[in-house]
Amino acid sequence: MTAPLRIATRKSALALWQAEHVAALLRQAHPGLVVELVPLSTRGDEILDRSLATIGGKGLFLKELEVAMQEGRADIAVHSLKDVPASLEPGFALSAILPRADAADGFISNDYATIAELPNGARVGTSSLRRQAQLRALRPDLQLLDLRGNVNTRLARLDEGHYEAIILACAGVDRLGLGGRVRSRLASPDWLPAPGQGAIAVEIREGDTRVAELLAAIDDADTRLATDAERALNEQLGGSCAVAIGAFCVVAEFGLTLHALVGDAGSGELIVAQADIDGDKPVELGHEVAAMLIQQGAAELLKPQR
Ligand SMILES: NCc1[nH]cc(CCC(=O)O)c1CC(=O)O
Repeated sequence: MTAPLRIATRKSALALWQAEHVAALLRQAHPGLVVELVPLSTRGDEILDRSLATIGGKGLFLKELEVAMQEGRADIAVHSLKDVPASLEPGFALSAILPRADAADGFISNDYATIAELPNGARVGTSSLRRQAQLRALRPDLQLLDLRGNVNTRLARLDEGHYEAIILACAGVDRLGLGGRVRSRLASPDWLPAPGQGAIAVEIREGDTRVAELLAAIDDADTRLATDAERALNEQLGGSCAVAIGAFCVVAEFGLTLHALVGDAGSGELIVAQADIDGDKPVELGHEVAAMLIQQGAAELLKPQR
């Protein structure tokens, strides 16, 4: 009889779903293992009045979960990979990356089926600079308005009539059983998600070999390759919530294809690049595509505004 494995998680419906999902996969992989959730509140959940882009502060959603692991109140933490900063705090490591759900952003509206259908000057809710830049590029006429909070809060704000449409990650909406609300899935490479979007990551204390061995059973090699490429690109470009970076990597028989963009939320300017690489060299690919973007002038758009 081994000690129970305790999972630190945020308390939003999506975070709890993801932590339960990891718990179920671990119980299935290791019959007899006792897995428990430790739900915690994070700063990222408490600050709802300002956009994350203006607060800055990497790892806003991670800190309290890491403290719980440090103090021995939890053994692992479950995150949406796209909320995990490029470099973790010392003493922590990403152990498992789970198979990816739909990585795309979704267009959600009660009245319109596509971005193209929106009337002139329509109000679209999203605080993501990446989403704003891509919307501006397609439709300079739209009014882009702030929208924060968890998935259910954002859908409720749409339903209250504050916007004609909102953009959310399909993965989150799908996991909550609300996939029917997505009117169009914004497919790559025409529209790019955030690096790591749609993947769930499990963080551990560095060097915790008992826990790392348990997690090896639920790691997905292809998702890890794709997200390693996206995260290497993001890190090379100094990515954060304060700049608009999109990336999506396709894993195929021959190797990897990475699509990426750097945008400007104000003007809708987009700089795009893509490249392929043989075999499993995701970090090299991420660095190559980052260099192509810089070559085309991306550095100018990557200076944080204000
Ligand atoms: N920014 C918050 C966040 N972090 C992860 C997801 C969705 C789940 C995922 O991408 O894996 C969301 C909501 C959203 O962007 O719509």
